[in-house]
Amino acid sequence: MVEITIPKPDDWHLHLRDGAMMEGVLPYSARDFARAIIMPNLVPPVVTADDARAYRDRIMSALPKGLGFTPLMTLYLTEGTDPADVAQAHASGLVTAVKLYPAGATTNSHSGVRDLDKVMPVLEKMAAIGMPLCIHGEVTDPEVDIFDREAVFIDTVLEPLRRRIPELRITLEHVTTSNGVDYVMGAVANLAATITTHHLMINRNAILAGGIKPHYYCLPVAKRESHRLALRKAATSGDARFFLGTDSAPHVDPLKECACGCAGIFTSINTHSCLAQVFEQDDALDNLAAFASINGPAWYGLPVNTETVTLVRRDQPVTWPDKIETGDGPVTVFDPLLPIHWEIA
Ligand SMILES: NC(=O)N[C@@H](CC(=O)O)C(=O)O
Ligand SMILES: [Zn+2]
Ligand SMILES: [Zn+2]
Repeated sequence: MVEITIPKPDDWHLHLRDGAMMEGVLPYSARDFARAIIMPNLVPPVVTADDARAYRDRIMSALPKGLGFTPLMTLYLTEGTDPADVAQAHASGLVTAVKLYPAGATTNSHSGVRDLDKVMPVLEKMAAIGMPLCIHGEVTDPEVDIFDREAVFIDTVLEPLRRRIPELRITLEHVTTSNGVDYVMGAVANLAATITTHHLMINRNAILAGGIKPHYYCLPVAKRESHRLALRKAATSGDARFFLGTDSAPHVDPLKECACGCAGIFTSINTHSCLAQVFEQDDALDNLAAFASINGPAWYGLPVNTETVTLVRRDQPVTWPDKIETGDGPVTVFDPLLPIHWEIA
């Protein structure tokens, strides 16, 4: 096959940031995706409906003319979040989901949740109205090895939470382990997972072998090869519980290339090329639409996009810039470490 046409994909987990950085990265998402779930971990975070409305307005004002793109807003769950504010924001269509960051788990998560008991009223309200909870699924206990934090979260936090509120619809974000894949596959209902572009393509060697490579560092950190293969299998299977969330998370190069570099990989610019390569390698191009365009809307109760995108296989490897320039500084683009032959027609 030399080309494939699929409904225009959506990105079910995206960091657009704010200000000059947002202006720099938004055009790439708006070009290649119809909609995206916009992560709320700004500084300060997007906590209330008013915050979400103001952030959505800033995104819409920064959107290049002629590009149709719908930001699907989320609220950052804190121990002070008001269940009524959340419910109202959802009912009005302003907000699609709520995001749970365990405090300290990842970039800009210090305002996150320390004690789940404190947010039970919000979660119960969400379960009652069918509003999804997106979760960064890692424990923050310093005693737990960083490569085990997702698996331990599933056993000690997610499973108890799902037993406590079985009606709550949960998106386990950026799943990185076979434990996560198995757990989602074992769930009868109300659980789905996003998978990033980069976790399908790299394992932890990309970060640590042959010198430390900060542009491959993200959270959850990439795991060993067997986990990557489990993610590939889940993503390319067509299983409706798995869909694309790029977790494209731009940081300017000086904040990545330093003694304590930020976590996050910028992939919104080359995700479609990378994904087509992955699905071709796994002989699963027929399931690319399910993963990138169909399973996500089904989970979020939205229509599949009517616009389509055609991906073409070129004989020669395709290229893109190593870095993009933003008003805040340069941002390095994800290098998948193998030749990519696919591009948007
Ligand atoms: N994925 C990352 O490594 N970083 C994200 C936060 C997140 O999604 O955990 C960021 O905001 O930079
Ligand atoms: Zn996260
Ligand atoms: Zn993220």
